[in-house]
Amino acid sequence: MQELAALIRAVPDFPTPGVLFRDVAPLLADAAAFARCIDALAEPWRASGVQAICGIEARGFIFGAALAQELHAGFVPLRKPNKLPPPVVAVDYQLEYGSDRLEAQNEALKPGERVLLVDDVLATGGTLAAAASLVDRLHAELIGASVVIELVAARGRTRWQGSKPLHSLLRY
Ligand SMILES: O=P(O)(O)OC[C@H]1O[C@H](OP(=O)(O)OP(=O)(O)O)[C@H](O)[C@@H]1O
Ligand SMILES: Nc1ncnc2[nH]cnc12
Repeated sequence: MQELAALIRAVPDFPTPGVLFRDVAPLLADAAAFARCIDALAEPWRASGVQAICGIEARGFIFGAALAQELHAGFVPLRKPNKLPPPVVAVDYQLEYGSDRLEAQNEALKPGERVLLVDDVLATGGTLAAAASLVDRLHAELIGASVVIELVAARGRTRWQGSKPLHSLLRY
């Protein structure tokens, strides 16, 4: 895991002053490291019977799609507003400043389908909580979530449903 951590670049004051941005681009560009990362993300879920991976726009698409291939599951994109053709379900959520919205297509998940959420970063947890409510709204079965990076100080884990596993590979 230390080799992966060495490939996450910390960028001060991006995208706004005071934010220490964790940039996964160097990790993605390294073929061996990216493969190790997907293998590590897959590990806890190999016997889970996961049927669909929901990846969150935009960086969650990269990890989520690769993980879906590794786990022989389908991939379902959860997108920012007005990107998906209707009909869609939408959930509004709070960011540190202002709010945002996530959408899924109505037919994207089947009722009872076993779903894993994937994103690159867990910060305040608002995004992952919104994604979990979309899965709920579509009557699919949420089995848990995996993120590459957990920013512990932002306390996103406190907003996560305690009964479902939430795995993170790297914690800062
Ligand atoms: O836990 P939270 O406080 O909700 O923050 C985590 C979210 O923030 C980032 O997304 P961003 O909105 O920057 O989108 P991007 O992937 O399109 O850059 C990151 O990729 C997570 O989705
Ligand atoms: N500090 C951070 N770095 C990268 N992505 C983020 N998403 C929310 N906070 C972030």
